[in-house]
Amino acid sequence: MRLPERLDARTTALFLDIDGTLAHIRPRPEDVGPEPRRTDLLGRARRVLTGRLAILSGRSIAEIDYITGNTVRAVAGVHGLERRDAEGERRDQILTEAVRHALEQALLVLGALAEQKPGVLIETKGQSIGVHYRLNPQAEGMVRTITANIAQNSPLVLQPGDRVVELRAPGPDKGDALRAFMNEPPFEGFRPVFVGDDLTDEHAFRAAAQLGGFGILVGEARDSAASFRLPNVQAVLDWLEAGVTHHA
Ligand SMILES: O=P(O)(O)OC[C@H]1O[C@H](O[C@H]2O[C@H](CO)[C@@H](O)[C@H](O)[C@H]2O)[C@H](O)[C@@H](O)[C@@H]1O
Repeated sequence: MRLPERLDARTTALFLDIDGTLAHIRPRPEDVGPEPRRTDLLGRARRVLTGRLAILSGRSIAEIDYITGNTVRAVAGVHGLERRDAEGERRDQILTEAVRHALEQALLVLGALAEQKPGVLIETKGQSIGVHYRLNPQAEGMVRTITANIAQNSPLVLQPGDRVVELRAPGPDKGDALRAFMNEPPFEGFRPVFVGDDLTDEHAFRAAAQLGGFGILVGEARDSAASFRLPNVQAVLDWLEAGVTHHA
């Protein structure tokens, strides 16, 4: 099946991932910032879809707002652990004392690892800690062993990603976040379409399909719950331009 060239804006609720979907992958997380074309496209898509646009990202909501130039009100951050609904109300997962303590302890161990392994970067996101090894691929084995060990001995959950392993609080994933939005105005009753690239995006591909919509995988073909595929970020931006915002 070919990806529809144009989405029917009258029936669609659109959900978008950021890194690897709306933003090119960069060496470090902080290398990604606002870009005029993306900001403009998101603003136009939000208007065409009369507010039925949400971001589902592994980044924190603060980072999402920065990268998207504050164009989207409905956002889920940290893979679903943070959420702001279309009214602007925060609906974050509440951290238990045990999880908070485990995150603090994990940060000590992972900080020491980063000092020992140049190029290993620690990203703290409140409910999750990312251990990035893109700049030091040889450290992957050690990063995986240490994070798996922490997860085995704590309430934290492993979340592997693109050259990163995260230790996150247990709780909602991107699929749960998509379902939560779909139970609220202005998304309720519309057809969810989710565009994403990473392993964590599979939860949302499945949720979109279960709710009568579909997913679009960005990148190389792989075993995925998405029904369609776009090759890269450029193709996503072009598709948004031609297929979503053409009325704006
Ligand atoms: O769900 P997403 O919006 O796709 O976010 C997933 C993770 O993206 C970021 O890390 C990835 O992108 C970085 C910048 O291109 C890259 O340096 C890193 O190697 C990638 O893993 C972000 O830093 C994470 O917090 C997100 O979970």
